[in-house]
Amino acid sequence: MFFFLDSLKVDISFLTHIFDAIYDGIKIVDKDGNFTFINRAAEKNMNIVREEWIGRNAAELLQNSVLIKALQTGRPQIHQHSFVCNKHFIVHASPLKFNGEVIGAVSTHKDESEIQKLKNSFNNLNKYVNFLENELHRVQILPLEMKDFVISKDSPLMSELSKIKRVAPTDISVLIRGESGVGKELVAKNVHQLSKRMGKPYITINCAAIPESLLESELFGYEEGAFTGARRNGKKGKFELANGGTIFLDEIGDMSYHLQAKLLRVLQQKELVRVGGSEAIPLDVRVIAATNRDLEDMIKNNEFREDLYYRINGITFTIPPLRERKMDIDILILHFLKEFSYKYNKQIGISQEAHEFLLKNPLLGNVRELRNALEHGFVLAETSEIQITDLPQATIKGNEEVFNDTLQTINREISPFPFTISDSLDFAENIRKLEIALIIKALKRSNNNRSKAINMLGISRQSFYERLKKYEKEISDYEKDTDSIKNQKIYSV
Ligand SMILES: Nc1ncnc2c1ncn2[C@@H]1O[C@H](COP(=O)(O)OP(=O)(O)OP(=O)(O)O)[C@@H](O)[C@H]1O
Repeated sequence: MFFFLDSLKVDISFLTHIFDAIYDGIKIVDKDGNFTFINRAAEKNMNIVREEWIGRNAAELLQNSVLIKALQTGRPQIHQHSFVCNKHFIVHASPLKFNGEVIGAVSTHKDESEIQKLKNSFNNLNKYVNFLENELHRVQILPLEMKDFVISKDSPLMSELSKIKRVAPTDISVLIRGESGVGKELVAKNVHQLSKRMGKPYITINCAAIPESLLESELFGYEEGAFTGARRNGKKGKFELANGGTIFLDEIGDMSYHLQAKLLRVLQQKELVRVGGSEAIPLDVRVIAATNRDLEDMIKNNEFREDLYYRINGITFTIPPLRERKMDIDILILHFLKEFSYKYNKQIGISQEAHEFLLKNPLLGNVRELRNALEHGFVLAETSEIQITDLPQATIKGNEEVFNDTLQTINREISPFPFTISDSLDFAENIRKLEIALIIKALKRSNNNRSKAINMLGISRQSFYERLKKYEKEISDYEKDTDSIKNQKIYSV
């Protein structure tokens, strides 16, 4: 077989044995290009009978044979692509030289799908590394009080949330109820993080975002060939990925009745069978579900299974919408401004107008909308404060009346000393009025912080204090008149 090795007195059957044990395909041709050896892996992955190929010429059997190229050029052929028996391979071939003479060539090849698999797992690993790097960065830069904490000073919500500490360490199922964006997922994450499953997987799936036909395989996984387009070797579902940890089933009220039955079976039996499979996979997963639907009503209308309802509803957390806990808006604004100051590495506050508008706005998207609006404003702000006009159109749209009202009220409040060009063309008098109006406005915007006011005005400390002294009476009259304004909070971090 290894005709050219005979002279080297190598134990050929031993070598054959070794080459057959190698996972990559190996082929050897003699100097004329006739096959002298094909290992078992090559026979298997090319789907040929090797005895039928031995002695035949590679150029006849293979189109653009990489082995022949190595023979003809006398040079190694690396990372070549070849298509044999309907399969793609990556081939490396090298000429075999003895005493300076090419006496044959050897090639190794890999099924390209193997490489694709490696690439996929490498990509997945990379994604995981990126995720860990981001998390690490986040954890390093954020002060302790900002990490996934549910911020609230609303008493009913606080007493609801105080249950988390008691509920988390148990394995009881949790149902979180509330409108979109109120913080249901945040609560779920807190339950997981305070449980003994912390450090184990925490997997989320939004049952409303995935088409019904895909949800089952997303949840429970599938085996190879389960349906057209199924991946080779199948795929793990979210439940398998969550094994040992927690699964968060968001929008569970949107799951079809048919799938609810399957979910119930999995939860009760604590095992699952992948779609298209037969093997039962044992499960140890804590379930946290969330919905903004009226499940009791759905049960009455036969849209939600009562048995599943009781299975997922071990403990319920109900989170009220933001419009019913207005006092949380202030503390959330502070919290998010602080978060963004870390994220964007700048310090920005919020103007009274923008603050008032957010307080009056119904914020139907709840905390998510408030956060998005503030981030939008934070990024766009050109001054040291988010102005009402920096808020996103989506938040203003539908609330134009509140928007205009706020502007008018604030303008009235902010300008009890309005600067209007008087009929008189007295230059000095008009400049005096303008200076007073600007100083008042800066003091107000900076919440009476003089250093900030000086920065806003862009004048020297000395000229600020000179003017403060000069207009002392007008400014103190203004301050007396606007007690209510002085008491209003303007946040900055
Ligand atoms: N009390 C809170 N304190 C701090 N951040 C909060 C609070 N509530 C919500 N958030 C933030 O608001 C955003 C929306 O919250 P979350 O995704 O938890 O809402 P949800 O109720 O699960 O929404 P949906 O039903 O649409 O999935 C997130 O960025 C979250 O961190």
